[in-house]
Amino acid sequence: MTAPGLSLRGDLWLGEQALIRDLALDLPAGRWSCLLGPSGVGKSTLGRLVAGLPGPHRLDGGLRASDGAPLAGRVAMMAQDGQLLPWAGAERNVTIGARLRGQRPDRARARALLADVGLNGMARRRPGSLSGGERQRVALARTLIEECPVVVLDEPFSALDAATRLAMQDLAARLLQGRTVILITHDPLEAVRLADRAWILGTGGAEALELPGTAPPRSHAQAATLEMQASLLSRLQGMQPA
Ligand SMILES: Nc1ncnc2c1ncn2[C@@H]1O[C@H](COP(=O)(O)OP(=O)(O)OP(=O)(O)O)[C@@H](O)[C@H]1O
Repeated sequence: MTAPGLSLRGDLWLGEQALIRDLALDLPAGRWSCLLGPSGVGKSTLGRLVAGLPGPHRLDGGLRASDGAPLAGRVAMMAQDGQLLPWAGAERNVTIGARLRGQRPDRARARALLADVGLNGMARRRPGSLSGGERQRVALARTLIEECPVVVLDEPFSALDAATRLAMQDLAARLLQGRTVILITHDPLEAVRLADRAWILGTGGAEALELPGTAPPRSHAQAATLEMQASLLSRLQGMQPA
C-alpha cells in the first residue's frame, strides 16, 4: 500500500454557501496533516469531501492525489459521532466494512484492535451499553482495521479522558504509520503532538503553522510541545466570535 499525497485547491462550498475561500493545501504522502479552526468553519465538510461521502459540498479548484489515481475506495473516515450501528456489538461494528464488501471479517484482528484500544472482553457489548469514550474507541478500532492508505480522523479522541487520549494518540500514530492522515481536532496539544504539518482554517483560507523540529508523536511533556500548545491556544482564542 503506497499512500499518496493530496492537493486541495479553490473555494469550499456547501450548497450555495461558500465556507472557505482560496484553499491551497498540500498534504504530504504518508504523513499526518492536522486541521484546526473555529467551530463551523468547514473542517468536517472538508473531511467528508476527501472521504468521498455524498453531500452538497464541493471544492471548485479540485482535490487530487499525487499518484494521479482516483481516491475512491482508498479513504477510511472516522466521523465525529462515530456512527456505530446500535444493534451490533463492538466486534461486529469493527468488522462492518468487510461485511458490507462481502468479505470474510477478520475477527481475530478486530478483537486484537479492541484490546489495543482498551476494550478487551467488550466484543459483544452494543454501543448503547458503552460510555461515550468507549464508543469512540470502537469507532477508532473500526477505522484502524481498514487498510486504507488515506485516513480522515474527525475529532477522534474528543470524548476520552486525558490519559486515555494520550495513549490512543500514540496507538494511532503507530498503527497508521506510512498512511496519509488528516486529523481534524480542536485540541492544540493533540495537533502539536501528532502533526507533521498543521493549518488553521478560516473563511479566507488555510494558514500553515510552524511546528517543533522533532518528529511526531511528540512528548506532551517537552518544553517545545507545551510552548507551541500555549501559543496555538491563544491564536485559536483570538479567532472565536465575540
Ligand atoms: N447537513 C448540513 N446542512 C446544512 N448546513 C450544514 C450541514 N452540515 C454542516 N452545515 C454547516 O456547514 C458549516 C460547516 O460545518 P462543519 O461541520 O464542516 O464545520 P466544522 O469546522 O467541522 O465545525 P465543528 O468544529 O463545530 O465540528 C457550518 O456552518 C454548519 O452549520
